[in-house]
Amino acid sequence: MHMYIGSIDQGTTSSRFIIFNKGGEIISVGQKEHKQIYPQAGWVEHDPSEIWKNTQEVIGLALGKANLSAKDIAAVGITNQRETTVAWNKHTGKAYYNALVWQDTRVGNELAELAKDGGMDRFRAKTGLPLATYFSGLKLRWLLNNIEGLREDAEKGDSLFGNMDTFIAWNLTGGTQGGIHITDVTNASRTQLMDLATCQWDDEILQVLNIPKKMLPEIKSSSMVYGHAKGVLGGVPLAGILGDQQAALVGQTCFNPGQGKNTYGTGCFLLMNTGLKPVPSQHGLLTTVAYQLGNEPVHYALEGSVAITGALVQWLRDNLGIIKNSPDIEKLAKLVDDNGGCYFVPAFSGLYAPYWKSDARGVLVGLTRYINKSHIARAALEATAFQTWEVLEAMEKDAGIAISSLRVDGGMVVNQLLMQFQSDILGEEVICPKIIETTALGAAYAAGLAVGYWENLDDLRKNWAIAHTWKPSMPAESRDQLRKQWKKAVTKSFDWAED
Ligand SMILES: Nc1ncnc2c1ncn2[C@@H]1O[C@H](COP(=O)(O)OP(=O)(O)O)[C@@H](O)[C@H]1O
Ligand SMILES: O=P(O)(O)OC[C@H](O)CO
Repeated sequence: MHMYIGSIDQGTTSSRFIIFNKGGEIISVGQKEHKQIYPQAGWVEHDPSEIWKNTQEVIGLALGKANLSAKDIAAVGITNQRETTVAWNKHTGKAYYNALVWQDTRVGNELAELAKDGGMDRFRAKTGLPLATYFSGLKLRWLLNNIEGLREDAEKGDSLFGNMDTFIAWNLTGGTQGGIHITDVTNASRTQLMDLATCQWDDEILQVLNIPKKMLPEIKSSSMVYGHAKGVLGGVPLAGILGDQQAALVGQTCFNPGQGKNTYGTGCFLLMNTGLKPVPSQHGLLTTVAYQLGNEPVHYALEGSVAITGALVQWLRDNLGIIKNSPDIEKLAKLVDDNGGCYFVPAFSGLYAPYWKSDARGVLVGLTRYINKSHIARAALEATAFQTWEVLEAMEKDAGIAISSLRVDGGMVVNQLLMQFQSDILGEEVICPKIIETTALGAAYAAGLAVGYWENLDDLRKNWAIAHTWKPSMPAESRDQLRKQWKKAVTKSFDWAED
């Protein structure tokens, strides 16, 4: 009998269940999108019950397609959109409110108040993160302060907090019937409530934010047997949990310090393994946990997070209707040879790395009567590449090394125009592996290592192979001019949102 590893990938736009074999190849996929809820400008929510329903559906779908059942699955891993925050009642399993998505900016007004004592880097030494709307701690504080009954229940120990990994793990292992309340150290590092050095919840920050410790999950390694699934995966060990960007780092087998990857999805996230010590950033990056495998020491990473990349393609599709499907953007952009002088800075959720400006908002600059929708499509794709260049530059300065090539993955890397432009604007090679579902693969690796399906990291390294390399071909002069104009365009997005 062949055994496989299952991976639940709970992303910003969809939930997937992917089944892998020992070679890291995909055997079967189930996928379903969920609703994006925008109650007002800057607010982004998901319905947690819809996500759990979809998760169960996609598990059944992938198993059914391959004619497999729980007994064929050696272990299951979870990977997830990070920071997205949900609070639910442990007796009923019902959420008190929708999940607040990582891109949600509703806590923007609270940053200045918190920064009065210690500035925007008030919690950075301990957590590796600046004050921003992005992380879970402030989102949870908003829920506790605004949703009736939640704080009282939290103080009684009746309500539970989690990111999507915790919510899925609790439901998968039985929910109200004995579900386990856990998170892994990578997800915990994104709450701004965890001390990076001890990998424990930080009492001082909890006190400042007035968050009851009782509602927080237990922090665990990223790869170990946490418990067993109930339902359609009944009896399968839940053995790996990783935030999705850290999972991609593992899926790309970046186990050596200095190795990194960039994942192009809703946003873009460039992570570089920095080894066993957290490296503080001087250039607007985040210090975060990369992974912990079993009882081995925690590995750390530097991260450049960009909030809006693929989401801008979705916006052109859903809000402007200038394309019908996301892949159509490439055809539209190819109708012109260049951006015609037009630059699109998609600061829809403020600007993340390396700027961390919550009050920035999106701008489209350089418009003339010459500009048409193809130029705008091109500018939208170029924005992804420019933003990546800026975080890569910051990464090189922080890490003190020159990066000679970039490993890439995620939904946008099928876009040839984007990848060639990326290579041109970086002046470096861009390398895509055969399996671009590296996020799900990383969680599968974590789960498979915990149950001995894969023995060691060399087993995983053997699975990594190059599918495509893009080489830079743009003259340096053109590159410099484009970079200069982009930097100027970015400044036009600053200081726009008002309280
Ligand atoms: N051919 C394409 N060109 C550009 N963007 C694309 C293309 N195909 C998908 N996308 C974008 O990629 C994103 C989906 O990638 P995925 O890795 O599944 O994202 P996530 O994990 O964030 O949900 C969407 O934002 C979509 O608009
Ligand atoms: O779901 P993705 O791939 O958009 O990833 C979201 C990130 O984890 C947010 O930090």
